Amino acid sequence: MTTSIEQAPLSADIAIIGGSGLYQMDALINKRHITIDTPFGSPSDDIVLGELAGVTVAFLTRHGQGHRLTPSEVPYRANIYALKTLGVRYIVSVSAVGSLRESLQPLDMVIPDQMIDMTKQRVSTFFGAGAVAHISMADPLCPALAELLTRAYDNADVVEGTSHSKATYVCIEGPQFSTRAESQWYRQMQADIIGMTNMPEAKLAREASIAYATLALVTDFDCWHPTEETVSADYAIKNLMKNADNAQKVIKEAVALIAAESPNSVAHDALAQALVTSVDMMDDATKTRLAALLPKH
Ligand SMILES: CSC[C@H]1O[C@H](OP(=O)(O)O)[C@H](O)[C@@H]1O
Ligand SMILES: Nc1ncnc2[nH]cnc12
Repeated sequence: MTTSIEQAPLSADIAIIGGSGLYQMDALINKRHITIDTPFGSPSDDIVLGELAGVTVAFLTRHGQGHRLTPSEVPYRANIYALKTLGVRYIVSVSAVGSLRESLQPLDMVIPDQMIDMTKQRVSTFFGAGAVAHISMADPLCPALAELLTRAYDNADVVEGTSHSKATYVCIEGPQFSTRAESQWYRQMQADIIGMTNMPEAKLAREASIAYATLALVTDFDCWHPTEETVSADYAIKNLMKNADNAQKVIKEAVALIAAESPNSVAHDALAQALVTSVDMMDDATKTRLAALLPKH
């Protein structure tokens, strides 16, 4: 790992991954930009370390400054690995989503508890090349962190919309939005919200033993709805801009709660239960590549 500044320690327990519309956290103070290289390439952008609610947090913009990376181009493995090297144990992902339900309205926030992965062309594991792990994804979003996000929403002074929990996020490849037939099919699959980025992000976070939960900002009704406007990037972004301030209020409350409670997560010892290959049997290149992830002996 190389960093652009030589200050120590460069570490944070909590990270925020900002999606569409959240390219910086206005309330972060004492900021330091760090450039991290990983065995899986460079992250989407520099990671910004700063203080929020008196706590050091790492902020990473998922699509890079200026929103230059499509959902398929986001370097998910490098992003998660870079956060792991900083010591991150909790990730709050912030994402724009379409609603697949009448009850989930634009400007509402949703804290999902389930996911369906419909992506087609993304590398979704750190493993391979002589190292095998089969991680449990039964509960892909950390239940403890998701519950905490719900309380954070209640503590925050959110002026528009309401919050919803226990929803299913379907992740499509994109960058195109869905067809009407697909949108109806996802509804039949019991998906509630639709996005393009949270897989394989959630899988990789679990492989890295990091608790991961999502604050999903509803921007549109996708294209299934008989009367509401069909989604377009322009329409989604207009609603996102209205919601970005509210999202930052919730994040600030969440950071304070995580720091106060350090919730136990199913994710924190996930790899210990999932690694099939003994570390002694891995070759040196594989051990070096996975160094930040493997259990310390
Ligand atoms: C601009 S709307 C479509 C775009 O927004 C979502 O990204 P993110 O999860 O990073 O907020 C969606 O997945 C698409 O990438
Ligand atoms: N309708 C939609 N489909 C996929 N990703 C989205 N992000 C925001 N709205 C979306």
